[in-house]
Amino acid sequence: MLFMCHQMAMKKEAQDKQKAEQRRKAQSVSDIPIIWILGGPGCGKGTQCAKIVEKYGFTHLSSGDLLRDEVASGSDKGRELQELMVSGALVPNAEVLSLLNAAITRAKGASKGFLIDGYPREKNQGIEFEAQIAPADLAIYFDCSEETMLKRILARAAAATVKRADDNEATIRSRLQTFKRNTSDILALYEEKTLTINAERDVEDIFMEVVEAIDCVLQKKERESKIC
Ligand SMILES: Nc1ncnc2c1ncn2[C@@H]1O[C@H](COP(=O)(O)OP(=O)(O)O)[C@@H](O)[C@H]1O
Repeated sequence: MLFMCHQMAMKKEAQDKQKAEQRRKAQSVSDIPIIWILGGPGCGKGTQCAKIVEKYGFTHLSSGDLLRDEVASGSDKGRELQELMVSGALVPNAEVLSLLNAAITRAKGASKGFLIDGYPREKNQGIEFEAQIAPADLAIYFDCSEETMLKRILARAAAATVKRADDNEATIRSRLQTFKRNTSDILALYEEKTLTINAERDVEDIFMEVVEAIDCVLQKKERESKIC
């Protein structure tokens, strides 16, 4: 008798697990907010992302961090990526998008929203993301002068205990060039859903604008879920 009860309990547990997994798979990524975080190196994206995660519990995915993890894994692909990253160039989108896609798929069942930090870095990245994953609800662009970005990033590099391979002046200048070359196209294509924020102000003042925009997205999502 005891054995049968135990078997039934095990079967129920397995069924519950299977149902939860089915629910997780059925949840579409577009049901939760997707926010792109745009801005050059040193514009303060990292600081604002940390504050957003703290307030909203969103999943923060930084394309740069995902790429650095791949490099740290020591794979052959990682070595190829490292070469491009050290030169300040962009790595092929197929690599970045597949890392992002895998991370989103892993997290989506339990996620309240996604902050996609450092992506898109060129127009086509945005187009491919929306075609393969889901439309972004909002893009926040942290606008900062090149001079300020360079100053901030050199100061950060000088203070860091663990040095990034691409935090030397030559690579930083090249990263800034890459950024400058591509950003106006992204901003033009996604003008309607982009909020541009002056990022050369106090962290809390910037965050107030960020919160206003995210609250708006959350309200819109809530309304859409009621209609569906
Ligand atoms: N979306 C992306 N597409 C292509 N390459 C990327 C992308 N995101 C990051 N990278 C690569 O990783 C490097 C570091 O990115 P990141 O950590 O975001 O630094 P930063 O914004 O400070 O330049 C970039 O210079 C680039 O080589």
